[in-house]
Amino acid sequence: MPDAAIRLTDVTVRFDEKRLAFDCAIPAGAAGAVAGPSGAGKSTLFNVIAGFQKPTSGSVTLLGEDMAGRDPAERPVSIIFQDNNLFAHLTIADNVALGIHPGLKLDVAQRQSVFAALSRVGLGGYERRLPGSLSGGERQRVALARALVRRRPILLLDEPFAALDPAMRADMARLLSELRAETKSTMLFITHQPDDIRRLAEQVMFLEAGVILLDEPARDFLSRREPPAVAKFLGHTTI
Ligand SMILES: Nc1ncnc2c1ncn2[C@@H]1O[C@H](COP(=O)(O)OP(=O)(O)OP(=O)(O)O)[C@@H](O)[C@H]1O
Repeated sequence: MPDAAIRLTDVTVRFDEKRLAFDCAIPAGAAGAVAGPSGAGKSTLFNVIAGFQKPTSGSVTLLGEDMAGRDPAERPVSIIFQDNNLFAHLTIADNVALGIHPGLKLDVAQRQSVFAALSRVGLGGYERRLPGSLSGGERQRVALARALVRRRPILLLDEPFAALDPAMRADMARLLSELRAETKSTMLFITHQPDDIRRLAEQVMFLEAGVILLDEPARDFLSRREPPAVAKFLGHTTI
């Protein structure tokens, strides 16, 4: 059996009195949703995978390699944060180029890949604009273009749909689904909306109080009536 793209084994993270514990295996090429109430540990899970949060114990294996001691830049991961981390004073093209070189020293082929990535996310012609002149959905797509030029096999998206209206959410889900098929990447995204899971996820990890309560196929998850936190998430109860 091929190894999982993402494997967390006996991972714990301790914050003062709080203890989070993660065990999971995400198959290569999968699209997984990460859901759960506020404070459940979703962002911490991403930070552990990406290398921004060092586990207190346990191991993180990505594409079969142990990530102990590896900085975020050395991991096969791109992460798109909720606020998309664009630099207001840099053009859209330069914001994307940062994904290739932090000093913006790009050769011709790399410049072309920036233009191609912007075109792929529907932002051809936006290269010289500044982030402040774009809508929330457009800024998200710039962040996606920056992830594309990095060509990392694992893509983590922290609430990629949060700032989008319903039509834009559907468009973004379609784009992510196409990009996953094209790049064969493994994708995890955090969401608070069952509709995003219906559109994009094959697998769902549901977190509660610092642990992965459920890890199962999206179809099984979406038909659940319990436990209560999941029923609430799916809109089956009002508690
Ligand atoms: N650096 C930190 N120091 C102390 N506690 C932290 C730190 N980072 C996270 N926590 C705590 O760990 C728990 C999980 O936080 P996390 O941000 O991972 O949750 P989340 O599920 O992403 O929440 P939300 O949906 O609100 O973004 C929370 O109780 C949070 O207060």
